[in-house]
Amino acid sequence: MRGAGRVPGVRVDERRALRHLGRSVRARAAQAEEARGRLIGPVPVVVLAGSLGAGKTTVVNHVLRNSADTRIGVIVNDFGDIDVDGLLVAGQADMLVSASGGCLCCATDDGMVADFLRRLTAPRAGIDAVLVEASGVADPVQLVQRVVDDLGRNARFGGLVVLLDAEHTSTDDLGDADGQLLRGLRAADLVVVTKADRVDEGHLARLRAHLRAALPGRPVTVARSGAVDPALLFDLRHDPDRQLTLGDVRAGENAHLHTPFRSVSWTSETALHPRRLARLLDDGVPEAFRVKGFLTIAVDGYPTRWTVHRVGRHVRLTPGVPAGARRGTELVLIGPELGGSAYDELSGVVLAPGEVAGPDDLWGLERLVPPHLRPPLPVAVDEDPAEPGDAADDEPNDEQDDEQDDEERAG
Ligand SMILES: Nc1nc2c(ncn2[C@@H]2O[C@H](COP(=O)(O)OP(=O)(O)OP(=O)(O)O)[C@@H](O)[C@H]2O)c(=O)[nH]1
Repeated sequence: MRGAGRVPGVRVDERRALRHLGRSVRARAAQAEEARGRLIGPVPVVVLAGSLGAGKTTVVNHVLRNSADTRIGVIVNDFGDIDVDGLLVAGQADMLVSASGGCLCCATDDGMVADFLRRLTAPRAGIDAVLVEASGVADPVQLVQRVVDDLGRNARFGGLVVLLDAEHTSTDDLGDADGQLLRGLRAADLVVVTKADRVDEGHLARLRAHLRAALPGRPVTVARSGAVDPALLFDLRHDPDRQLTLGDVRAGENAHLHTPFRSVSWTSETALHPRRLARLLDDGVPEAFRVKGFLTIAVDGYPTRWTVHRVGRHVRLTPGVPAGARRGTELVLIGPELGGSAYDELSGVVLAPGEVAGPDDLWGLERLVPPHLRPPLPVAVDEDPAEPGDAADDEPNDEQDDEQDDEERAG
């Protein structure tokens, strides 16, 4: 059946030439792949961990934007049911896989991590490095164990980077030699002290001195607005004395950082009332250390879609949402003692049937937007002029002023 694959109209000598061409293209591709393997070796997989809101997504986005010639694959693990972090890095990564609704470090051996790594590090994907962004409640030691166990033949462990939130970490926190915080930091190949712009030089110097004493010789870098040099992540030096061994990793199997954390995911198709929303973001649900997601408000002449981040007391509201965010509002709240009452608080923010919010209702919300991103307020149509003195209710108190100052400093 020699003639079965004949292409009509193509002469025998031409067919031979085509076959030869096909063989040589395949051979050259195999050679290139082999050379690439020799030159680059297995793809480094860097794990990025840190407490809730420490700035992991901010660092990942910075690295993605500043690694022009490096193709980076990202595994994002968001603890809530809504994949907020995945959306925030989507479009920047060369390849993104995300797992939400649980923590990768406690994933039973269902092959999910192995599958993610296999896809990202397959030679045909052409990925140079993989970043694994842990959820904010992950135990870094356990996550590293999971990654190391599941690397596969195309990948190698590229180091553990642990972020330390300068703003929400005191020297006392670092003083507890047996505490979870130091245990995570001890496992780190690189410690990044984040949010340096939010603390004074004295606090930063004290934190660094404590880190030096607790982790002698450990590389520590300071980042403002997530500005970590990508070369630090992909070219980490591994001192054999400090490299995490499987023994270190297994020592922590029973302790888990995030057991006491809970997350609440909430969605609403109905727009939110801006004044009640501002109150909720300011001090509602105080047990939610971390709040993030995408919001919809409805005031004529004002942007409707917003992205929100709250870490501790700091709220940052920015206009717009990433492509792919669903309509309406989706929020994730994370905190140690979150209970069902959070849903009641959240439901109270939704516009009631027939209720309309106007420009005056934006007052409290506007404060939460960094000044350079504030859209102009729509002009109020004053149908029913208020009595003199009514405006006093809207005056910000001193604490609100302080928070506004903080936001302005954060830029
Ligand atoms: N001022 C300042 N803000 C920062 C810095 N890094 C992060 N942020 C802000 O802190 C908030 C949380 O940052 P993320 O990068 O989402 O933190 P995360 O660690 O990924 O958060 P989780 O995934 O919830 O644990 C956002 O509002 C960031 O803009 C920083 O260096 N300086």
